[in-house]
Amino acid sequence: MKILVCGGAGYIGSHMVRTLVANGHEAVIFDNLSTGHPESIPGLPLVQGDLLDSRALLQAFEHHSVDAVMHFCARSLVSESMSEPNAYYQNNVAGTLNLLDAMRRAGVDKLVFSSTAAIFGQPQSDVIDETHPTVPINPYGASKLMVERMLADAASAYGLRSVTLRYFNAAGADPDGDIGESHQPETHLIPNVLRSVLGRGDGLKVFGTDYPTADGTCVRDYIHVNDLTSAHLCALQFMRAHTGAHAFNLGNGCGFSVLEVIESAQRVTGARIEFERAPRRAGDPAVLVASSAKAREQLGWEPVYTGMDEIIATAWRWHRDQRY
Ligand SMILES: NC(=O)c1ccc[n+]([C@@H]2O[C@H](COP(=O)([O-])OP(=O)(O)OC[C@H]3O[C@@H](n4cnc5c(N)ncnc54)[C@H](O)[C@@H]3O)[C@@H](O)[C@H]2O)c1
Ligand SMILES: O=c1ccn([C@@H]2O[C@H](COP(=O)(O)OP(=O)(O)O[C@H]3O[C@H](CO)[C@@H](O)[C@H](O)[C@H]3O)[C@@H](O)[C@H]2O)c(=O)[nH]1
Repeated sequence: MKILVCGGAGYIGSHMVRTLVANGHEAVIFDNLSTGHPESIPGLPLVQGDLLDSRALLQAFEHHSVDAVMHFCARSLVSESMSEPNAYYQNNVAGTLNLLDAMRRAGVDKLVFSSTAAIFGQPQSDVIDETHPTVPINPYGASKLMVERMLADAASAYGLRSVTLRYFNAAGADPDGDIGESHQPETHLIPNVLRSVLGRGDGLKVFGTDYPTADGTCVRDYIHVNDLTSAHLCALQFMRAHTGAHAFNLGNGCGFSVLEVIESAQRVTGARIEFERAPRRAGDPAVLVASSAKAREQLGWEPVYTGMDEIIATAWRWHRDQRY
């Protein structure tokens, strides 16, 4: 298949492009490079454009006859969304609306959408499955939930087929070590932990040590980026046989606290990692752990990277020799 990968120069999108090509598909990347890196998609077709620019989108569909779209574009920082909500609704909601319009005009009827655990808000159960109430506590999560609603409406009104994949915490890098996670500024835990080992950044901070968890720090479900991309391949297959809008939670089903992540990074790097205890970060729920039983059963998806050390080892390989 030929796939338009919106946000394909970003962290997860660039891994997706690699997986598509490795599996015999063709990828065209649409990206405004606001947080993406052209170095992560060398030699591949890149349309540099913005989802908010309807004309650029329409042209992309005119020039490239694609079978489906994968949509990774977003502003995606929880704390930034608390201080700049309008920017989040504009990019994530209005931008996606433009994309849906352009797809409709071009007659492309299959979409895989990147959603997030942040749509659920404060967890009301130990593990979060698809029946969990969706009550986001930050504008980032709210913007993604709005898109999920738009996709359900587009399915009934226009026959759009979609699979929404709600990632928990994406982590790790391709084992080859030549693409990986690189955000500026970097706010994510694992890159910050590894950067601190390399003496980069302003020193590692642990945000919140008074959460109602075993060691007082936030617990998250870290899922390897290549396990996310394999789920997208399953989603493409799924849409061949299923109409409608479908949503799946993607995680390992296992929570790790911030301190456990630091301990794992110490084992992998062999370094002693110093950190400062800092106040809680706005918008962070205490615990987010996924049940991915539905994805396993209905998509036939099986994550390969289940251990934290194994995931961090792939990220470490990238960070030691970071190329962009
Ligand atoms: N990283 C995570 O842990 C995580 C977890 C849950 C969900 N997600 C979602 O997965 C997706 C990818 O996340 P990521 O970590 O790879 O982010 P990223 O910032 O690395 O990638 C996003 C890409 O989209 C591009 N982009 C953003 N807005 C655009 C626009 N208006 N027009 C064109 N291009 C645009 C950026 O330049 C970038 O290349 C996002 O939708 C994010 O919300 C990420
Ligand atoms: O330098 C740091 C960075 C993070 N944290 C903590 O580590 C945990 C994980 O934070 P981070 O890596 O920033 O991820 P999240 O804020 O959990 O958000 C990620 O995971 C969400 C789903 O769970 C996605 O929606 C988001 O897009 C994605 O960024 C949180 O408790 C943070 O407070 C620190 O203590 N120090």
